[in-house]
Amino acid sequence: MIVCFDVQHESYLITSIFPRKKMAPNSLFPAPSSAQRVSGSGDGTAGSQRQRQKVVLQPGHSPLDWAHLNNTKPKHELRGVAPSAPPPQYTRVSKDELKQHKTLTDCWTCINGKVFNITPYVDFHPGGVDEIMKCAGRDGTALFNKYHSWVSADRMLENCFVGFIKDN
Ligand code: HEM
Repeated sequence: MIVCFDVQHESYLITSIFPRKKMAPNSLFPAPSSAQRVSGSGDGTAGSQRQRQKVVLQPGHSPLDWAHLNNTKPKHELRGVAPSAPPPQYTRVSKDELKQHKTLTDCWTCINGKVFNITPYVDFHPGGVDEIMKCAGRDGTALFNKYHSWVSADRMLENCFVGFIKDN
């Protein structure tokens, strides 16, 4: 590396003495083995990792639309409870009650001990309706973590929090 002081502009110029690596004209970018590729190989076949299952969401159902809905819709409506219902931290949900809510129009799931009303969210789910409905009316923690342990259900569904699951 060469460092020169440019008197005219009163700044330092940093020049690399290493020649820039030129890419062959027909080389692929990102490289076939790069993590920037959706599949692990460049030939369209599945790599060693599971291929991502992207679904086409209906117009108005992007993650930004979900954020907007959360900022505008009354919270009790997202929870699916009466405005006078006790706050979620005081509500306990039995496993039998959880099982009652397993349809597209009335759907609850439990993630890490917290029960969420996912009815308003299912159409916004980037992994698709069929996938998220696999956790309808039951504990979805294992499935949730299998597909995206990096996603925060607490944040995504914070206004849909119904209450804590009862131990028995
Ligand atoms: C119940 C609450 C759930 C929430 C809040 C949720 C949220 C999300 C979010 C935010 C993404 C996008 C992740 C990303 O692009 O990085 C996603 C993708 C996905 N979800 Fe879920 N999800 C839930 C449940 C489930 C369940 C139960 C399944 C499977 C049975 C599932 C399967 C998937 C799949 C396959 C994808 C696509 C993954 C990919 O892009 O590689 N999700 N979900």
